[in-house]
Amino acid sequence: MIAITNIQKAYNGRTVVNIPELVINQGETVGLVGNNGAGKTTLFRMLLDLIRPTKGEVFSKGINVALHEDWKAYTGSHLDEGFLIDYLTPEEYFKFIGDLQGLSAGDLSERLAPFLDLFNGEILNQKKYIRDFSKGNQKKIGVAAAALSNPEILILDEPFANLDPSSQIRLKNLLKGLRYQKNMTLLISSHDLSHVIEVCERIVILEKGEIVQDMVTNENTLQELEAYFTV
Ligand SMILES: Nc1ncnc2c1ncn2[C@@H]1O[C@H](COP(=O)(O)OP(=O)(O)OP(=O)(O)O)[C@@H](O)[C@H]1O
Repeated sequence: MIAITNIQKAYNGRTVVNIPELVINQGETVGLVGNNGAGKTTLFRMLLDLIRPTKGEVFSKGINVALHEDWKAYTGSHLDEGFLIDYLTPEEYFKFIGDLQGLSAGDLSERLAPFLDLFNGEILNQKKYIRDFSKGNQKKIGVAAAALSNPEILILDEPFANLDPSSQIRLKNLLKGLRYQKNMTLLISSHDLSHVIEVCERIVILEKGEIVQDMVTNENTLQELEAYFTV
């Protein structure tokens, strides 16, 4: 589904991402973990052609993401609040995204229904612009918008950050639903080791821009990760 070959990103001569090869297969759920500055967001930005690699290429279903646009139709993403249109209300924003995808009002309500628990009565009908929502609620709006089109691949940067514990659990269950019911390919970064291993069947550890471990999740993974990150 996604293949990275010899990708490198450098800023001012300092290499911040250096990945010789990474292949993510269709339907796989991959958790990207790593300390602050490890290069997770930079990698996601390159996957989404928001920044260009200094060297190397990213392919989505064999399409070079820097040369074509087709992959955008089946790729959903939310990296940060910059993805939102903050002078719209959430309803206006969801309608805008729905219109782009050719969704009717009925389709839109149906697609939003699984998110209502996560929204916790604080997102819809608030008569408030997105910019006036809390960081956590902005995150919920962004994640829902990214998933609205039922994309084949969903890329989320730290989806659990800024969410209260109940919301984290609801989001975790929602992402598991996308994995099992829709067979969505999921790529999420997280500092929350226990949530990420519950959602993802594969964990990739990034350290100083390099993949240092790529493991299949099992009952020992949390312990292994905790041991890895204990310094
Ligand atoms: N535009 C930029 N100019 C210079 N350096 C940058 C730029 N963007 C990212 N970097 C650097 O690249 C490195 C990787 O940053 P990145 O944001 O990808 O890490 P991360 O793993 O997402 O970190 P975090 O967990 O803190 O969000 C950091 O050292 C960062 O300072």
